[in-house]
Amino acid sequence: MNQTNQDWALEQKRVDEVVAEINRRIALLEQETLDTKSEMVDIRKNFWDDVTVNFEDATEMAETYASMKQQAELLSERERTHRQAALQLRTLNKLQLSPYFGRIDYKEEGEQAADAIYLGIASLRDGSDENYLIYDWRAPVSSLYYDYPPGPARYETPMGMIEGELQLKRQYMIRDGAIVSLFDTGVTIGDELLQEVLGKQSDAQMKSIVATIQREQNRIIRNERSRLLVVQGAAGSGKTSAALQRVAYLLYRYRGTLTADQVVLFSPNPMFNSYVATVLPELGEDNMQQTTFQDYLVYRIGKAFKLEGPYEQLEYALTAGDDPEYAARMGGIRYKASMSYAALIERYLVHLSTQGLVFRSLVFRGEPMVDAEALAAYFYTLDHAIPIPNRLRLVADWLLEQLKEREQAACSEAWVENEIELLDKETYLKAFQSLKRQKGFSGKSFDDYEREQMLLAKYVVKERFKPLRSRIKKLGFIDLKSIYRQLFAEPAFARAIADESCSLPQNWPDICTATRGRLDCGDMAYEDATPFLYLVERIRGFQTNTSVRHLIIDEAQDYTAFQFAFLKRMFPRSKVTALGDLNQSINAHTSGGSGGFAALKELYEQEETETIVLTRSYRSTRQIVEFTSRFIDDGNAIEPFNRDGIKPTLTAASGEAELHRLVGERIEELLSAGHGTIAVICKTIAESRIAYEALKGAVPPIRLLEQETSSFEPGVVVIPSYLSKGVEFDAVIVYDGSSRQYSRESERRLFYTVCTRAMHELHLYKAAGEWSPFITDEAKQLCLLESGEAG
Ligand SMILES: Nc1ncnc2c1ncn2[C@@H]1O[C@H](COP(=O)(O)OP(=O)(O)OP(=O)(O)O)[C@@H](O)[C@H]1O
Repeated sequence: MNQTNQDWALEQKRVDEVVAEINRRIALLEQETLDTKSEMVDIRKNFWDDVTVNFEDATEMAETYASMKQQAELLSERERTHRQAALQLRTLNKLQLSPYFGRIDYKEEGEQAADAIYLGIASLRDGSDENYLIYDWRAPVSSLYYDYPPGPARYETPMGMIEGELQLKRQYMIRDGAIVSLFDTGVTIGDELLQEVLGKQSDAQMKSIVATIQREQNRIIRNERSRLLVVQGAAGSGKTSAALQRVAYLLYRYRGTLTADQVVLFSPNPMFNSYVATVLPELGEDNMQQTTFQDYLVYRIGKAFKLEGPYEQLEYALTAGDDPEYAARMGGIRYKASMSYAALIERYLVHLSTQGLVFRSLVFRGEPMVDAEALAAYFYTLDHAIPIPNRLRLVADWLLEQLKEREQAACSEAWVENEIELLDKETYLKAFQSLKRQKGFSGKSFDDYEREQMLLAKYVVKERFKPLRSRIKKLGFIDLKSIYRQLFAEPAFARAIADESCSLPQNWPDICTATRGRLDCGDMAYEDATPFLYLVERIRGFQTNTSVRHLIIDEAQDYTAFQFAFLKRMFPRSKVTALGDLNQSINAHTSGGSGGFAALKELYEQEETETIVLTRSYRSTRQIVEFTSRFIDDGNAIEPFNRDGIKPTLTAASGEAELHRLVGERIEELLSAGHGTIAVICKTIAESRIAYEALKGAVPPIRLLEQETSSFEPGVVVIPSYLSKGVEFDAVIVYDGSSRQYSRESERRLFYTVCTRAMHELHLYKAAGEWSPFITDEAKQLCLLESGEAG
């Protein structure tokens, strides 16, 4: 037996022993779970038998309450145990199939011999509970595995730095308890294993990359110091993967103080949310909160306006070039994304502090109780040094006092008597019973009748004033829509209040007209939504969320400077991890070349910020990365992971009919080659619908993915470019790669984003015209030209 075989046999023996221990634990836990379950059933069944129920007097009631509480606590304690056992069982069942994926032999300075440390998705101790059979990949010592080749190596623990020597670094692939492959490796974690993982067909769910985390990705995962961590990474460099591993790491590292609901992931769309939703559970962790920025906006202001979403805005930017208002709108989109606009709003707030807040009259039964002018007058009599939200609270208190007086007066008004007549029986009864509890009430005397009427009147008045009271408490007497609109009422107004930090754009008058037009129709453009909400919050008092500790912002290149500033203010105690790729900026506000992470970084001190750049691309084959990196300026910096595949193809059809035939045939070929996820990517939703209609008869199971699509499933799909952001497919078909669709500079990044979604195969088509100018002659050399000419 040679060395490797001998090692293999020894390693398999160890795997068998560990699996045996895991099985023993599983059996124990299963028994325990059964016992707890039957105890829970018993407690539920006998709940009332074990509770001494006696309501005779206060002491008895207190005892009854205490005994109920005790039973309930017992039950919830059992439920907790049961839940924890179920989680543990889930992890053990995973470990049983593949107990670990790596090993390091590490000799700590001052120790005689090296320790063998085995890494898996969770820790496991031996029967004596003294030795670790498996170390969790997130344990401090495990970082050695990701960070060092054999040789001197150090790692940080909460107690300080440990120095030593890494003597062996070994990788395993263990399936169903059997070692399938085993190799010793250097600094990068096994190209072999990565080849194997990356060469697989994708499915509808993102996978955890725990066994093959790369050194630079580990820096992202284990970063604890920065308040702001910015990750600029090439397409497919593992930004999202690293972010999710990072959450799992943080939940482990801060177990006991950090819970999954204190971490929020902002995703680009609901479909992406579903795509990444299984990674944490796969690692044995609860999922974090997942949302989209748009969902948040809808939640906050969706009731007041017809709110435009980012994709509708983008569709406009991509398709409405002929609209006479296009230039004004695009100028507005860019300006309203900027910190200059945030500065203008600050100036506006200064102005509002002394004049200009618009109020709404409070109306009761069709008549003004306090009119808007009186409200404004009262507000501005209050000390101007008091912040606006505090002054509004004072106005609310003042109004509530007035309401009280008005209520008292109303009790003897005629309409109240009429409404008493209309009260239902139950209300009468309630009033009667409440009076009966009062001294000297018999319900028979004339006086009693008066008291009853009075009580009912109070009841009626209170009910009728309820909505008004609640409106006052919610500060519903300020007219926020009009306040925002006022900023655009006259172009000269903003000029008058602006200072040098606000730099108004040249076409400000046009922006004003367009914004007013929309607002007057009850529409809120996407570019106005965050600024409007910011203004609202500043006026009413910021509703911050202090419980969230980590914000993960994926596809961060598509956020505006304004949105970042808003998020920072919203989540003041949260650390931020922002991941993005400037080459994939596709939102309308970045079309002028602005954007980037500079604005985000300006919000934080330099010493609390770290930036990590990822240049290695894992998703696509070398051939695809080499081709796509020609589209962008700094493409040379992207380093493909060396995985071979076929060259991208360029197919020029002679017209629409041939295009659809050829695309249909390609899909059939890809399906028979075993590709499970195939996307026909179009530029816009309109183009996607055309493609879908044309293909749905020819290609049997094909789906059209639209904005509302909330789950990502395998199969053949037609999808608009911007929705494909962040996800990946085994094969991508670009429906129209001609200059008709992708030629403006602003479309370069969109084209790049689309093409970089492909893992194994990329096929570009056109039915007419020239190829997109982004496919340079040099890039064409890297393709297979199909169906005759391709130029
Ligand atoms: N260390 C790794 N080991 C195994 N697979 C990896 C690793 N890093 C990345 N990948 C794989 O590469 C692909 C791309 O990763 P991911 O989607 O996280 O990249 P991204 O940088 O967010 O991409 P994009 O910006 O293009 O959306 C995924 O299939 C992921 O599983």
